[in-house]
Amino acid sequence: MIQIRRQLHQIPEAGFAERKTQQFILDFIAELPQEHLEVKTWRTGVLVKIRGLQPSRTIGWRTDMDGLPIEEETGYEFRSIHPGYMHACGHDFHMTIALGILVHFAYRPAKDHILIIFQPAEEGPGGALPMLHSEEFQAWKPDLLFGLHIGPDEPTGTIATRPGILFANTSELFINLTGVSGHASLPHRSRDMVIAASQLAMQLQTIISRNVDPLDSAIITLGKVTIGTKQNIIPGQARLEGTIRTLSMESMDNIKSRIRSLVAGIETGFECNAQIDWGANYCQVNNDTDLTEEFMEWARQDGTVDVVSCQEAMAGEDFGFFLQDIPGFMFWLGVDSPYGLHHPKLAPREEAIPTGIELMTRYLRWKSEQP
Ligand SMILES: CC(=O)N[C@@H](CCC[C@H](N)C(=O)O)C(=O)O
Repeated sequence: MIQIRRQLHQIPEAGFAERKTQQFILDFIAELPQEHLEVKTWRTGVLVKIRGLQPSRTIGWRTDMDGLPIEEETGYEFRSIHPGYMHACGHDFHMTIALGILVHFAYRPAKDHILIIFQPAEEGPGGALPMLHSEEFQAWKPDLLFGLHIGPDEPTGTIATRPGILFANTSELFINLTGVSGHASLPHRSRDMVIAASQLAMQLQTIISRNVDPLDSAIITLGKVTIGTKQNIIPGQARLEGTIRTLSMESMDNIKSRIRSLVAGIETGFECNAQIDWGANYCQVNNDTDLTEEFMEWARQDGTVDVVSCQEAMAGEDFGFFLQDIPGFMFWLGVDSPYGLHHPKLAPREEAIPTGIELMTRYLRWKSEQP
C-alpha cells in the first residue's frame, strides 16, 4: 500500500480534474476479485459498493482525492510529477487507506454493504455537496458514514477526535477593487489600488479583533493578493483572495456583513469600485455524538492506538455536508509531520497507513456486526 501511496503522490490534480487519479483507482479496483463489487463513477469520483453477506444497511467510508497548487519541496524520489501541484493535504494517504479498506472487504465482505466513496474537489470548489445530491450517490446512500484526515501534529499510533464540532464553517473570499491606473509621478490623477488593498487587508483583521466575541473563534486569512505590473505604474486593479473560518454560522453571517461595510467604506474613501464573491462555502464537520463516543470507546478497548480527545480545528472539510444528512464522524490520524498541512514540505510518516487501514477494517467489521 506504501507503493500505492507513492504512485498517487506523484499525480496530484486539481478539484474536478482528478482524471489520472480516477483512472488509477479504477485500474486498481479492476485487479480485485469482482464477486462482491459494484462500481460507479460520478464526475471524477468513484463509488464502490462491496455487497454484504447478510446486509441490513450500508456503511460508508469516504476519502477525498484532489491535490493543491503548491510546488513540492519534499525532495522525495516519488515527488509530484505535476509541476506546481502537490498532495499537500494528505489526500494521497486518505485514498490509499480507502483502497486498503476496499481490498480487505473485497476478499472478505462484511455482514452489511460497505460503500467506499472517492470524492473529488475537497480543496475547492467542493465535491461533497453535489456528490451527495447526485443520483449515483442517492441510489447507494449509506446509513452511516465515516472518514479520517491526516493529523501532522499527532504522533503516529494516535487518533484524535471529539463528539460534536470537529472542523469549522468556511467561506472563500474574493474581492476585486477597480480604481484608476496611471504614471507613478501623477498619483493625484490615479486611484491607487495598492493603498486601497493594503488598507482593506489591515481593516479586515479588525473584524476578528473588534467584532467577534473573543470566546467565539473566527479567522480571516488572505492567502493571495494580486496588484500591479511594474514599479513605476500606479495599479488601478487589485484582487484579494482569502478564506473565512468560524465555529458558528451566526459569526459567519456577522463577519460577512462587516466585510460588506468595510468594503463599502474603501469604495467611498478611495473612489474605487469593489466586487465581493464568497466562492465556495462549507458547513462545519459536526460529528455524531453517540457514534463518536462509541468509536472512541471501541478504539480504546481495541488498544492498538492512543485515543486523544481533541479540540475543534479551524480547518474546513466538505465532509461536513455528508454529516448534515448521514450520521457519522471524522477523526485525525496521527502522521507526525514536522511540516503542517498545505506546506510544500509536508512529510507524513507512512507507517500511519497500515495503522489506519487495520484500525478501520476492524472497526467497520465490528460496526457491521452490531444490531
Ligand atoms: C483540511 C483542509 O485543509 N481543508 C481545506 C478546505 C478548503 C475550504 C475552502 N476552499 C476555503 O479555503 O475556504 C482548508 O483550507 O481548511
